[in-house]
Amino acid sequence: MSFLELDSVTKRFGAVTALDGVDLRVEPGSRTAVVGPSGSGKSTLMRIVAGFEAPDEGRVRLGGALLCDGPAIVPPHRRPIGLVSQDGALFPHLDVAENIGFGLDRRAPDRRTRVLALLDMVELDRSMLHRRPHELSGGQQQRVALARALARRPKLMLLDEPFSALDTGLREALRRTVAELLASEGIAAILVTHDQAEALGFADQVAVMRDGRLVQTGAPRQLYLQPRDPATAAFLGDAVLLPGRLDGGFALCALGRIAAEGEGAPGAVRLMLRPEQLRVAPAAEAGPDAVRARVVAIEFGGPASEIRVALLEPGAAGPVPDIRLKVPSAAAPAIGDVLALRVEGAARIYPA
Ligand SMILES: Nc1ncnc2c1ncn2[C@@H]1O[C@H](COP(=O)(O)OP(=O)(O)OP(=O)(O)O)[C@@H](O)[C@H]1O
Repeated sequence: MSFLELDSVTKRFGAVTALDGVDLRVEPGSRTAVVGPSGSGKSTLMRIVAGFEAPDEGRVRLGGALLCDGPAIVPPHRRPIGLVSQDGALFPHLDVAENIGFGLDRRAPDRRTRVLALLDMVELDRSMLHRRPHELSGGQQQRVALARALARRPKLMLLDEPFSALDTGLREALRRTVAELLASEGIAAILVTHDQAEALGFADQVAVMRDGRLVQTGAPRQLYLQPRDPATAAFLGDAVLLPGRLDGGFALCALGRIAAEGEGAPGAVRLMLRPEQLRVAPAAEAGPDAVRARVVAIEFGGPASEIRVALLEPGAAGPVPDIRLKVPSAAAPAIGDVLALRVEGAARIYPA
């Protein structure tokens, strides 16, 4: 039995099926990231786990206790679940100490000690204790929201895009703090995010949603390298998709003969490579059989730049769109340069 179990959870809003038979397992103390296009059902899933919404069908169990059985549900305040949303949703008229202590018993003798401990846990300075939310930065507000959610010692933390309003550096710092805090307290978490890199970096399990269904669930590395279909591949990161032919464990395509992994009958297939599997070298240094491509565009991106190349000999499998790949900016080629391309590792294979 897993810590959190969703079985065949379905939720309809009129003609829209927001969740369609979702099964999900979350292990104790683990971190799950839920990703998917807008409208795929992520928020509905979180609202059902939190108890703000009742499913039409299906069951949710936490630590073996039934939270929902179809429309019959345990109310949110009776669930050992904390929630941090995108805007923190702090009480504007309460100061930091009162916001954090909101869920604690007013008469508890150790209330102040607990508030101070929570403030330390989220790495906020004690001088902030009597500030109101509008006197805090966005990052500080999210730390208070996190401390407030931790106050009631939840067993599961729901993080609904809690970092999305913050700028990149702050976002990464807070994400790391949250991950360490949850691990040290042994609290399981589910994070909803639109940032694929954040999902892959934060979680030990990533769940990809599309049209109300969970299309694939697994370890970040597994999902990134072995996505179940091209749409999932493209959703989780940059992907190079090419037509090809499968022949005895190898795929023949415009980039040559490449080791193949995945399902596909011999014959026409589609191949997926991650751009970092493509290595470039000046064409003059490559052998006569090298696959050559001309640089048609460059986008500077700090340490790495993205280049777009057009193959000079597209091959027999059909036309090939321009390929985008990243190179260190210090060694970036110029537009018009001809490069030799080499593939590292195996291509993922899908039916054509
Ligand atoms: N209260 C509601 N009433 C009617 N339809 C709803 C309601 N809540 C959600 N929906 C619909 O259910 C579907 C799933 O919505 P949901 O908010 O769960 O998606 P999401 O993946 O969280 O999207 P986003 O990434 O844009 O936040 C959408 O088609 C949405 O319009």
